[in-house]
Amino acid sequence: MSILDDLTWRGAINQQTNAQGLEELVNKKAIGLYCGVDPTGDSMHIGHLIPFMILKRFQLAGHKPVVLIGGGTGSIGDPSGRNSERTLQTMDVVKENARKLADQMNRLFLKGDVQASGFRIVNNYDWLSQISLLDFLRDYGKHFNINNMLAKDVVASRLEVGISFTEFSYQILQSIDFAHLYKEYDVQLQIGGADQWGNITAGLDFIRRTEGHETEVYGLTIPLMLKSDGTKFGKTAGGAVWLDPEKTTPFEFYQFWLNQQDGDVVKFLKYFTFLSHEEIDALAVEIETQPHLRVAHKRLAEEVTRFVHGQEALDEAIRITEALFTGEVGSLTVHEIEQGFRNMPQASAAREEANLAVWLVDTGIVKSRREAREFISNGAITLNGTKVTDVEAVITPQDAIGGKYVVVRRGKKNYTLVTFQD
Ligand SMILES: N[C@@H](Cc1ccc(O)cc1)C(=O)O
Repeated sequence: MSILDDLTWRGAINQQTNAQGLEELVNKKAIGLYCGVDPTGDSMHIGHLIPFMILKRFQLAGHKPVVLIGGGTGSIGDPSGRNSERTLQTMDVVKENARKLADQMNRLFLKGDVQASGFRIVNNYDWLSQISLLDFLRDYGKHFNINNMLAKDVVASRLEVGISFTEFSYQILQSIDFAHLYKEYDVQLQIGGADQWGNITAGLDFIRRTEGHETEVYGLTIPLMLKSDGTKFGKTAGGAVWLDPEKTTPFEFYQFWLNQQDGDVVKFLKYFTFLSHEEIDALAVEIETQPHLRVAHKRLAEEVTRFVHGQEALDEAIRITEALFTGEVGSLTVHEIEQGFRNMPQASAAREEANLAVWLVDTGIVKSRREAREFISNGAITLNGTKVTDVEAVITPQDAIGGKYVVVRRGKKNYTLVTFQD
């Protein structure tokens, strides 16, 4: 099956220029293709992952992906998909973000057996910053027709509210990139999210005008990701789901996928995993026949977490998930505790030995000593997974995990993470 048939099966194609031509091209040779991301933030989130997973699929199929970090375009700001003007970021912020995104991209693309397969990472600041104003107007501006530029959905929809010349010019910059990569690295295909159609087709027109009308270049966009319940994909109560483990821990990342609705899981398996059609079809049957086992959800969470964060982080996420389920948190490491409990109620305690009943009051977990003794004698208090029933029990910092953390559970589900202060 060709890579394009695979993408069709995954529901990953929105719009395409000359589908047949591209099909023939990819079957004939290994092509260069690219996708760009602007460093508007200091991390990618899972929405960004969608086009880059597709770039990765091309890489796995033997093609040569170029990842473009938009250090130049990011300093201007793409009006696509936005209904108001952006505030410019300082060049320092753009540069720092670009560095962080490049690190993340390297981790995603330089994996395992595909290391040597021609993956390249470029920053358009390198060439866009070299173009002088006069060159820009003479060598590039001359090829762009204002009527065509105004007709792009993105621009047309902004004319009422207004759009600056800066953002209006964005499509020229992205077109220069495509032409540059075509000439330098033989890049013949650009892919992007659905909102990139206007920028991508602007680039195709520009290349054909400057390199000849027969030039074989293509564009492909990916549908906007929608959830079956109509809510926005990729958002949680806590905000976006980031790829940076400092912003969204691998445990939270794993949980995000694990908690998807049954109706979305197959679609996400198709988009976000490299499992075969047979494996995904088999998982779809699992959802139909024994949904309570959540086999497909677990597999989805495992595959995506391993891809983004690696096997070790995945193992930790699974251990934390199991510990929270069984209540046996005593064997978790400090790092696992920090990930698993960072969004749970927190308390701190002085680094000294104390009577447990008093300590429970001081940490705010119970209201009074009488209540503390009642909970303890009823067996409703566990410390790091171990039930305590002695009302005279004493707690010391040595009881803490890593000398630091005590996970207190009151009743079935009320967790508090108590930290011994240094
Ligand atoms: N405009 C794209 C990013 C991009 C930048 C430069 C390019 O050449 C290609 C893509 C976006 O906002 O998603």
